[in-house]
Amino acid sequence: MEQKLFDQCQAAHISKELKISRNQLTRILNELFDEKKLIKVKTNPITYLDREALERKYKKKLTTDEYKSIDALENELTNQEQLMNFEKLIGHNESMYQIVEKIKATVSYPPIGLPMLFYGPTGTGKSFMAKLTYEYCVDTNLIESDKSFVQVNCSEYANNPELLTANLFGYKKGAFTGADNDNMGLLHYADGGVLFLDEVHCLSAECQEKLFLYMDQGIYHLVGDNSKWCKSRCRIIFATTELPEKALLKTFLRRIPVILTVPSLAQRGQNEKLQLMYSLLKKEEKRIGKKILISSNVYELLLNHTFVGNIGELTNAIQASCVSALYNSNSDTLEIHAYDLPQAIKNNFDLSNIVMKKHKLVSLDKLLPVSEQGIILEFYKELVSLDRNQKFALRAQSTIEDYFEKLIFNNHKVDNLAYIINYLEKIINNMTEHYGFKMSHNELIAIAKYISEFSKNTYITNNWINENYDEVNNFKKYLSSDFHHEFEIGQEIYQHLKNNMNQDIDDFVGFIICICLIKYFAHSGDEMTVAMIIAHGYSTASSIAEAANRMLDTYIFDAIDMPLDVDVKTITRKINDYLAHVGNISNLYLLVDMGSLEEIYQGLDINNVNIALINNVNTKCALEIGQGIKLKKPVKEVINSVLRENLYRTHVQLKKKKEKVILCSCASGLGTATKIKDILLQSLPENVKLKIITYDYPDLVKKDVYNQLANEYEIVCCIGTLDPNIESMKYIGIQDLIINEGQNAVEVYFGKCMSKEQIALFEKNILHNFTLSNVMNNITILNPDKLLEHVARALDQLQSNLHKRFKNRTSFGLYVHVCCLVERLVTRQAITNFTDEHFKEKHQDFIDQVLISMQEVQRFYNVEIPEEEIEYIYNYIISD
Ligand SMILES: Nc1ncnc2c1ncn2[C@@H]1O[C@H](COP(=O)(O)OP(=O)(O)OP(=O)(O)O)[C@@H](O)[C@H]1O
Repeated sequence: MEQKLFDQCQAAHISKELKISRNQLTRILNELFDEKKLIKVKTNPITYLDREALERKYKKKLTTDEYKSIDALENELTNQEQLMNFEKLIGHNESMYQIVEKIKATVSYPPIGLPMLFYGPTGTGKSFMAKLTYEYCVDTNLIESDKSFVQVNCSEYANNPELLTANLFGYKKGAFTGADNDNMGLLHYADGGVLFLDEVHCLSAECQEKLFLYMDQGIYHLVGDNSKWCKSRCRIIFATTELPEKALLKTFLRRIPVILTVPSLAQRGQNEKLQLMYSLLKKEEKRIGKKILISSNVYELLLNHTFVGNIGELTNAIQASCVSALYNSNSDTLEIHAYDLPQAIKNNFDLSNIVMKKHKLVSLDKLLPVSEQGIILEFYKELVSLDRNQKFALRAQSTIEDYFEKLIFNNHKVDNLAYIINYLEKIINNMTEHYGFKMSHNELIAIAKYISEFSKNTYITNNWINENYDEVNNFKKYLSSDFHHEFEIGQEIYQHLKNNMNQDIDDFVGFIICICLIKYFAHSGDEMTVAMIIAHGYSTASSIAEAANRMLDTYIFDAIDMPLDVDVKTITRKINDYLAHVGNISNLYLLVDMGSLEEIYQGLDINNVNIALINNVNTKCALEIGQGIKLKKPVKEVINSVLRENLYRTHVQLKKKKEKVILCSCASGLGTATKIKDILLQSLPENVKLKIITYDYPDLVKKDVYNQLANEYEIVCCIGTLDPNIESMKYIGIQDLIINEGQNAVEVYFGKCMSKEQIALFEKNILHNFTLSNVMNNITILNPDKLLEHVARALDQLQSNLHKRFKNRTSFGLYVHVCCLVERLVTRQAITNFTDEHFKEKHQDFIDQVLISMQEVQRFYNVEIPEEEIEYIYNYIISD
């Protein structure tokens, strides 16, 4: 749609054309609108369009009478999905994901968000993100839709800082030469909305100081009138290309709790660059109104050029190329050739080489990544609609092969392919060992390629999966019942990938791996045998199943691990759930560790199945049964052989190997414990087989819970922010790691499970990773420097109120604890139980002193510290 046409549909133009007054025209337009003959587009001024003409032209019924913008209307007419606020930011679900999450948290901070600063090189999208932040606030009702987004580029005032101050705060008539009228200033206009100060490093020190008061209290004076306070409250966003610590006053920077570093274009990876190229070219196509064809050489040159000016420069390069191509174009299409590119890009390449190279012209739809979406959806549709009969496996495999072939022949560079192959290879090799199958290297590469291509399309495929939920779910049920071993392995690989690869993948990854595996497993028609090991304990059943499967060199046993105190009914229910999910079976072997066999048998929800129940399972017995199943012996024969074998045994004892674990537990909540776990994981040397598990502090202090854990695992030590004081448990406080006092404990506790070299490396990593600022950076979304500063002041005051000096280690522990506490309060996750019910009566004076010391923290972060939390602080201090 052309802008010019729209201008003709606005009141000024129509009244001129029809030669009637504006008032009269407005009345007529409103009447036509009320009669639903016209629709309104809320452009400035408003555009009126003929509903029927539009509906006829686009063969589509309009869903509403008013549209926010021409784009919104056009999106509806052309069936395009309308993107909301941050969805417009390319990379919002990839490289920019964390940033977007932090922005959302920061602007939602009550009552009016926190000031934040975007720091990053030129052209990386800082201004764009500021605008999207405003849109997000409007869309989520954080601000009203009639409030403004006010943008100021401070560099424009670099030579006249006084003028910036005057424009920002407003001025009284006569305040300086040229102030001919009163001016309310931009802070006034931004009231209730968003103020965006770009290139804030150009703000004079004086102006920064003036802003302090406004940021703290929302009040300011107009220039030239110090007698009256003006009020305004807005969300403030700053942006700068300069290192904030160098470019801004320290006192100013301290008032900005959230600083977000925006990555350069080069740091975002090829996928996102492609998405940007595609979206920018699409925009030009729409603007020019001609279909764009792009030479493969241009595509390659753009993809390989390093844009120092980032997305801004890429945008300019694409626009300049389109202008140059338009100059040479005399048809309905616009062909962009290498010679249309800006000189700076051409200079970097040997153009003669490129001109000589064979090139083809491709339409934008052939460009990655969007063009892939169609193929991948077709592929998914084909898979789920295959007939589910005996030929299914063959057909599904050939569908997958076809698709893989397309991918292999597609020569687009994929930057993370090597990484994915490497990773996949590791997982698959591991599985091979466990389940006894070998996957060809080619197939592995194809799966890796599929996963890496896939990451560009998750948005579309996930949507499609949601829309076709029932169909996809039926497909999943079918795979899990008819190919349940392959399905389980596929799920295991999928979960590994999902948890460990920094990219979003969907359920089809698991399904496709399952189908690829079908050929590695024998299928004997309808004669399906299921063998399950069911045992009490966290991993008893799975360890026996794993050992037996490995020794038998194939997948025979499934496992159900049961908590120790579970009753027979629950076991039976679990087995029934599992069987319902597996589907048609002929033989069922249940190997259990204890419990009444009859009771389990009677509770089973199956018909016409040979069932064998074997009590007192152990690895040897599982092996014997597995051997029989592998040789397809009849059920009776298998059982007899076990019984026979067992006559010779007088004592069978299962050796249970406990897994070594580090326990992570924080008084400040499970979330913190998980974050500390992450830092620990980064610190552990590669080959150390130590699991890290997190546990809620209040649970852990319960004796039974600890005993149960100790029964299951060999607990090397517990690392946390508050000692649970369990006699037989070794404990290292995180504060000791930070102040480097825990090293001795590391040597003593970890000596048994690490070599000397590994301990040395672990200690080195700890020294590096457990700095106060790294720990804080990892565990809080708030600006850690600012938070620490507030907390340090509060703790100083607390010490002087209590007439006490905390030891260094207590101070550090408290820093971490109180910072976590503030974050928990901000995110509404405060502790709600006292450990000592009488704490309040006994320690009212302490409670008062803490509240007095924390006054500033409470005010600044707008939180209230509950007394239950004060008890935790008390516990810290008494152990000082
Ligand atoms: N992630 C993105 N997705 C889509 N378009 C983007 C993205 N990031 C930036 N852009 C576009 O790139 C151009 C440059 O972005 P913008 O002006 O916001 O960068 P900037 O960091 O503010 O630059 P400067 O520091 O030079 O002011 C804009 O046209 C913007 O719309």
